[in-house]
Amino acid sequence: MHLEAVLKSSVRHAKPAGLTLQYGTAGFRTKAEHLDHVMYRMGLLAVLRSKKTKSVIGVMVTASHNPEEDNGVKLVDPMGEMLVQEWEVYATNLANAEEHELQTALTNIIKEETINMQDESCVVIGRDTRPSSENLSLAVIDGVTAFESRYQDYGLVSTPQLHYIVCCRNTDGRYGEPTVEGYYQKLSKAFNDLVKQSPNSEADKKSLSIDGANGIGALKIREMEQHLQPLLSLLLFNDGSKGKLNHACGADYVKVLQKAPEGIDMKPGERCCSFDGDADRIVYYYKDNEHRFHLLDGDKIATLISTFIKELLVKVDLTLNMGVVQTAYANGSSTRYLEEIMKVPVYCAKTGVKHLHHKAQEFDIGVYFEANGHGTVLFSKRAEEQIRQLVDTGTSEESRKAAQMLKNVIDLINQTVGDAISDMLVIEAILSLKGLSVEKWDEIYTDLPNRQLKVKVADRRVIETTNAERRTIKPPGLQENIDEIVKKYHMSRAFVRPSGTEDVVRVYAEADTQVRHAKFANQPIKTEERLRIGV
Ligand SMILES: CC(=O)N[C@H]1[C@@H](OP(=O)(O)O)O[C@H](CO)[C@@H](O)[C@@H]1O
Ligand SMILES: [Mg+2]
Repeated sequence: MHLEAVLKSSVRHAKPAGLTLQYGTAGFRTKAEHLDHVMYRMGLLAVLRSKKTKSVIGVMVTASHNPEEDNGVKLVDPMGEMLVQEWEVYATNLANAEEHELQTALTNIIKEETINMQDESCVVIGRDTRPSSENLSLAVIDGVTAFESRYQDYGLVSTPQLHYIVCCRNTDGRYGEPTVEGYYQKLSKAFNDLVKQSPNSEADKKSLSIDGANGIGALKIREMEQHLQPLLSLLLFNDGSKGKLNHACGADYVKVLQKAPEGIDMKPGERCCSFDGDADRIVYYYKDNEHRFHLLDGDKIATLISTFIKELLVKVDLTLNMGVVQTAYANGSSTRYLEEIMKVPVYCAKTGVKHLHHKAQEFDIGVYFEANGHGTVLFSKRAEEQIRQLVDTGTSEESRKAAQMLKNVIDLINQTVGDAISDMLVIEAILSLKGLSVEKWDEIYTDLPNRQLKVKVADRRVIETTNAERRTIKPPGLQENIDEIVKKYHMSRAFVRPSGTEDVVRVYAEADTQVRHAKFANQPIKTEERLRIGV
């Protein structure tokens, strides 16, 4: 075992005594200056995970949509999924072990998981554009090399690109070439093949405006742009040349505040979209002729994609089961539309991509999106095989064509994780194939007015939830209060839950009209304030 070397270099990444952090929904996330020791130790953990799974493991340094001063780290499992939940506890223990406890913390994992330290290992590392990310990724590499493991530093990549690379590396290239260039090649080929089948490819020449959140997504769009011409023309704003990462821009800002980001030039009726800071989320929007802002969030995206896939499935005559997975934050109108009009089964999972991903794996075709724009489509092996076969053996020209489109969608979508670039291309292709303007897409259903707020409380852990976080079971009386308020408004819904990534409680409310809703949205907060006084 190489523990002496590990402990020796740990001195260079010493843990501030007493600091505790938790591996949450999106890995570790806090102010960048507190993360050096966490990075080093996640390098160590990634090596152990790699030995255990006999696969390449990914480490991504990013804090996504959070402020530039923050940073974070998450591990990527062999098929490009999030780190398996059982290992999150190891990550937390390892990050919180004081220097003198590090050896025991490591030995415990090695023993518990019966890891053979002689086994090979390999870790791939990526980082976003935050000023702190480069040094923090070097700390990860220090951890990896302390265990004498192989590694490859992919440098500046979007989170989904790193997930893609991990999956490619562990499937002998069957998922694609394990490089950023391979990613561009795979996606642009699928996109171009798909859009070429569009009867409308010449019709809508309007370009798409992208808010790159001054982050990695902007950089990657610049690199990819040439692969997409002439079929898609892009106008990039907030490209990082002057603005600050995620400041008054990006998908989270647009979704939460329901307004356009700063720094983008919007013309009435033109499609615009925003990425988040690590390019794994996307939301669309436009302004109408009266200059009113309209948001098309993850729910509208899930509806567009699942409707498109369902129509193709009818044409190929395949009986594959399809389900849509949402969270409690999904707008009630989207759920109703999918269930009642589209007749697609809808499931509600707990907040956090891993929960949605997991549920979506139960279907032949599982579409999952968080309302904030993180999502993708998963195709089971069976579904993929049947679709690929029908490209040649379909009984009619129409069914072969539909199978070809489905096959292109499979190649275009990043099945490992939500991906702003890949989702954007899927959406652009569907709009083009259907000859749908952004206004027409928006008209599919009308969102119930809604509001999301966060409240700081002394200890958010006093709130416990059930039923995919839609109801609280603790503290006593809270749910009854919420029910009492909700009952007074038509088509209303509200819930509170402790955030998994920030030290706040989130409050969500929706109701049928803006007026009623405005009155209504503040009431759960009052309830929450009472709770704060009580704790
Ligand atoms: C309401 C909301 O948008 N919550 C976000 C946020 O989780 P919280 O547990 O709500 O803090 O960050 C997660 C990680 O990025 C993301 O998956 C999730 O959707
Ligand atoms: Mg993100």
